Amino acid sequence: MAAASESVLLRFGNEVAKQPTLFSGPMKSRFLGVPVTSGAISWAGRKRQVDSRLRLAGVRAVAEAARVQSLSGQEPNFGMAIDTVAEEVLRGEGFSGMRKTKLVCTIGPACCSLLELERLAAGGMNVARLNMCHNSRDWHRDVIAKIKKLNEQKGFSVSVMIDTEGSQIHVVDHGAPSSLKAEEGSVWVFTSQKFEGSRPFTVRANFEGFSQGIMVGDELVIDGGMASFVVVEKMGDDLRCKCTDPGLLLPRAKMSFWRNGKLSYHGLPTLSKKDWEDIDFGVSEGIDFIAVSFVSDADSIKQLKNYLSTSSSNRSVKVLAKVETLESLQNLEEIVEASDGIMVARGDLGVEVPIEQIPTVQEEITRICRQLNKPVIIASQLLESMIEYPTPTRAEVADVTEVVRQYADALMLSGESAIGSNGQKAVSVLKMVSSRMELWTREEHQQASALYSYKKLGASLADRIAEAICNSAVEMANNLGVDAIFVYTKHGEMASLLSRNRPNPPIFAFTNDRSVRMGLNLQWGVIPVLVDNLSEDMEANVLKTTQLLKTKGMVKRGCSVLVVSDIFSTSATPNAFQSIKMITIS
Ligand SMILES: Nc1ncnc2c1ncn2[C@@H]1O[C@H](COP(=O)(O)OP(=O)(O)OP(=O)(O)O)[C@@H](O)[C@H]1O
Ligand SMILES: CC(=O)C(=O)O
Repeated sequence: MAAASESVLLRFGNEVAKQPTLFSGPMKSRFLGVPVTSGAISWAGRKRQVDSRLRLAGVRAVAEAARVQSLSGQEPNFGMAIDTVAEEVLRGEGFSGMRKTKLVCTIGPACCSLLELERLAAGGMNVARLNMCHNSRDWHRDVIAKIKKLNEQKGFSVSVMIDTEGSQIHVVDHGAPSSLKAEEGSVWVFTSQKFEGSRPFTVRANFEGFSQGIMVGDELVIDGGMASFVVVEKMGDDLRCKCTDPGLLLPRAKMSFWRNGKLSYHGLPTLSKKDWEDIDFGVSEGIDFIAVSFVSDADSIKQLKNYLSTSSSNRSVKVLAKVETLESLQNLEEIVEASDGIMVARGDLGVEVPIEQIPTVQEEITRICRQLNKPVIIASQLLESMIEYPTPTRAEVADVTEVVRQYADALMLSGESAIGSNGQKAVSVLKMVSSRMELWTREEHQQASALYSYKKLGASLADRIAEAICNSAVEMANNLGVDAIFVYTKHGEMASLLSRNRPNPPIFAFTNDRSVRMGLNLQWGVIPVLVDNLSEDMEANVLKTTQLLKTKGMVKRGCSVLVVSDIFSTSATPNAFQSIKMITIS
């Protein structure tokens, strides 16, 4: 078959079967009936198109709302399911229009109706986060059902994440419906006792043993520095504290105790009884991710993964560790290794880590996650002002830009989508800002830095063959200026390894496993595509998928595609075939 002249087939076992390579001579053939010609399209050729797209972009929630309407009533896909938003972008703008950075939105009262959820999905939400701290299980069940309905009926591919409440000492009542000022020198009682109504200068904590081990002279810090107190007296389990640094007490404000500049640990388990019940609930509702709060070491993650893997229906749920404590920073590498991904929970992290250190800590976590090939979400206060205002501050835009420059996999909205009045606009801003930065890094220094970074990344993972193939594939894809990378993958591993190299072109990951598809939704630059069946015959897979994409108007003449596969042959030879192939669609 002529197409073989365009492939590098790599067989790992006793021998390496060398085929005529990609670079040997003119390429013009038919690939199992699909006309295939040679010739890569340069990146620069698409610049004008993308530029005009970005010029047209903006804060346009109204336009998104109109798009929701037009997406309604679309015919279901047969044979292949690709997210309806990705499909639209492909038809309209081609491969270069695909956004790489993923978007996570926290769902709350402001966006829990079917229409609001549909607008967020149409706007580009890849993962919906449900924080189990808030609201009832019935409320969460209803939201999950709505998201699943939208996926099924409107062709979206939005994954669902639950976020455990975890064990943390916080305020449950401070005697006011909203914030209350603590003046310097004022004396307050902190208690866990329940009482009717509210008492002046009395704050109720959520946890009975909150004062265990606390001594007179210890410092009580509210919300990482919003206000500070010194413990002046212990009265049974209650603490009498004097305000040393005036500030605001907010509902659910976090409380941390310090002695001689060191944090006192409360010793509560990472996963409480309620968390385990929420996990069982989430799994039974078919969620895709569990984000575990207040992880201190790898043990709780291992315990949860073990629990999920021993229960037959739960194998596919991915476990993310939230990095939000000093302890988690001390055990960072083992936590990243043990988990399926990380959330940098900057809100709570800022309670234990001085805020001026958060930017460097964030960059380091992002680097380690990429090194160890785990997706990383950057969360909290990305566009905080948009909870109230329709436009972001310049500083917020700079923060989001920096996250994208650091190549984090995903950006997360919290209150902006959950309780804010501008949730869709906030999604549009994230989309616009990330598209701009992605374009800039590609244009200005991607070639050099990608080459540099993949060499730095190299040889650090367990499957060094797959890692080497993906590193090389991305180098080829960037050097040849291909329009897309197609990867055929049963478990998502190769898609993830390709993503780790942050290639210029988007990665289309074809899989026949629904949970792999939903799990890849967090991975930078990966567009997961569910196909009916992946055969061991790679040429048949390529033919089937490219034909379907062509029929649906999603690929155009002249598109050059680098094809990578990790489909293992079970017959004839025990050796695995992993391949890189170049095709051009005509
Ligand atoms: N399901 C919900 N129901 C009601 N309010 C919610 C819900 N989810 C979020 N919120 C509101 O949105 C705000 C932001 O939510 P988010 O979960 O991101 O932050 P959080 O409450 O500080 O918790 P965490 O520290 O775990 O992130 C919350 O303070 C809460 O007021
Ligand atoms: C997201 C979260 O839990 C935090 O930032 O604390």
